[in-house]
Amino acid sequence: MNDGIFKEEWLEEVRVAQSRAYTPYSKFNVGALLITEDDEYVYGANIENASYSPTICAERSALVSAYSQGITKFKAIVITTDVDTPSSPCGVCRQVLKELTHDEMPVYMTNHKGDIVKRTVDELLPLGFSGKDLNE
Ligand SMILES: O=c1ccn([C@H]2C[C@H](O)[C@@H](CO)O2)c(=O)[nH]1
Ligand SMILES: [Zn+2]
Repeated sequence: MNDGIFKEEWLEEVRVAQSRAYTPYSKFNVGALLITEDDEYVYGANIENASYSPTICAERSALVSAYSQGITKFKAIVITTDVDTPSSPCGVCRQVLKELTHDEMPVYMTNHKGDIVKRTVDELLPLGFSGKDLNE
């Protein structure tokens, strides 16, 4: 990926995030790496629960972790799984990405072969609902 933004080392770091997944039920390990405006890394992994619905996705884990540390400005997010086709964030995570990042932020979806699919937050959630709609 040569878009002037993506850094190859992010592929290694997102695997560090993925290694922290807690997935006794699905065994589907997802890693998310948030890159802050200062080029710091915030790691997220999916954390499951025996009651299933409390499960939190990797993307939201990373965002909630960042905000909890007072970090709210991001350059990009990188996501990885173990399947061949780079998987994209679920609908809930897209909504949370819209709320907590910005529409033009790149989302890099990767796999273990090094394939990368890039979309912006807005491309993943076109015509998305946001706080702006509440004030109309
Ligand atoms: O965008 C997504 C979609 C799914 N998962 C997790 C939730 C669950 O633990 C497992 C299977 O859905 O993958 C994520 O982390 N991110
Ligand atoms: Zn999700």
